[in-house]
Amino acid sequence: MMRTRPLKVALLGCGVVGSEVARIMTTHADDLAARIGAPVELAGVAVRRPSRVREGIPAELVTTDATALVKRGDIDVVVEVIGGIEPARTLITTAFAHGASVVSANKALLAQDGAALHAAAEEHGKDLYYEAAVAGAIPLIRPLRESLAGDKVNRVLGIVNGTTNFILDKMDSTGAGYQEALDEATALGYAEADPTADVEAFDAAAKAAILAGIGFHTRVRLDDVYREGMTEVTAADFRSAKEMGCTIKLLAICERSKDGASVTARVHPAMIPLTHPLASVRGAYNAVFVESDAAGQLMFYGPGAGGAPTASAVLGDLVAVCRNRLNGATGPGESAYAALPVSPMGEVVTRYHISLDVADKPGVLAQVATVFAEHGVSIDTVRQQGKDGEASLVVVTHRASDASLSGTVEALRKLDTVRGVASIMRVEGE
Ligand SMILES: NC(=O)C1=CN([C@@H]2O[C@H](COP(=O)(O)OP(=O)(O)OC[C@H]3O[C@@H](n4cnc5c(N)ncnc54)[C@H](O)[C@@H]3O)[C@@H](O)[C@H]2O)C=CC1
Ligand SMILES: N[C@@H](CC=O)C(=O)O
Ligand code: NA
Repeated sequence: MMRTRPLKVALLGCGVVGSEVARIMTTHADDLAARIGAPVELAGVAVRRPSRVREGIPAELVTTDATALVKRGDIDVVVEVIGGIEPARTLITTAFAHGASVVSANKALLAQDGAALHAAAEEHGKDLYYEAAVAGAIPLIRPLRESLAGDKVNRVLGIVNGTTNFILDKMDSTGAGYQEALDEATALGYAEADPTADVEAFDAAAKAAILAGIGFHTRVRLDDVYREGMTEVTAADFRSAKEMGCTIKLLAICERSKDGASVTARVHPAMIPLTHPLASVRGAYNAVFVESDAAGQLMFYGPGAGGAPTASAVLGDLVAVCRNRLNGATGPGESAYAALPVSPMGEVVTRYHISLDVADKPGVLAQVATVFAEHGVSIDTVRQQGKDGEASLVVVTHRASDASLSGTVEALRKLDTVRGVASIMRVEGE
């Protein structure tokens, strides 16, 4: 039976995502009410620039005082789509203290302070949902937290940042320049307010922390995630990748160790074979593989960024939280009981593609090969191209630890015959 008293929603932030949340709440109001069992009312919208015209949002709902809005006491659900650490963090904890549950898309905040936010939600008996925080529209948090709660997740690997996938795709398929592609991604509403978060992979690292935390029932914070951005990926890297039958993607990889006693989480550009399903993920789409004991390999694919896709995930959470509210219940909170240690990057084992500028003279190849052997890094293939006394040497290794590879590169740099290390890229997905 439909309850007549509406559930009241406070929207914090009305930018790319917030404006789409408001639009869907208005246009789908009847369906949402039917699915929840009570009408949902937009009770207030906190913004920074009140003079901006916001189609479909009555002016009397707009306020610049987000704190007063979350303190009202009659708000059932606060939807936080402001982004950043503060004031979002204080607004969320204030909302819990004043009786509201929270839906957020804020991966930066969750990766930094997720534990404290979950604790605050639990203390006040409220929900904290954040499906939109990882991989936009793709249902991933809920499947990991609920559908796979009976299985053992061993690996989560995928593309979790739409902006950088858009840029890399453009660079690869059209030869577009980095800045041109980034400007387009920003105009399309994919990039973070400060796109450094995207291109330097802070955003992907935050998402990796959240996925590892939920997947491995272990607290993983942003600082635990090894991070390399994609600003140094060049057209030459794409050419090298093509020669190997690969392309380049920014990947997030979270793994349980073989003995199950620890986990690792990392984000970095990597070469992947063109035959791998991740190679054909285009534009701002994301795709994530989850590997678990019983289920085997699952793939989640869809739009990873943009106003409407992200709002879809926010609305899904809003419906779930409203249903919980009507039932006097809460959904699952944080599960960090396994408390596994997060191992350093040095322990990660993978393959590497290394491009060296060397002197083109007899014995160089043998010298280089000796350095690899001395560090226990086995070479799979070597390709040499010489020109005017200089040469480029491309080495692809078998699987080796990151620590061994770093030691190898350090020693290579000290060789007189090695003029420079042009690029080092991990090779994944084989
Ligand atoms: N745009 C996207 O594709 C996705 C965004 N997200 C996350 O959603 C959140 C929002 O992102 P966007 O909508 O893209 O950003 P945005 O920058 O377009 O919107 C944020 C809005 O919040 C407003 N704001 C800032 N401080 C405020 C305050 N103190 N009170 C009221 N309003 C304030 C800003 O003026 C802006 O309009 C972020 O956490 C972002 O990481 C998550 C998934 C995808
Ligand atoms: N800036 C992010 C937005 C979604 O999380 C991205 O590009 O993926
Ligand atoms: Na999602």
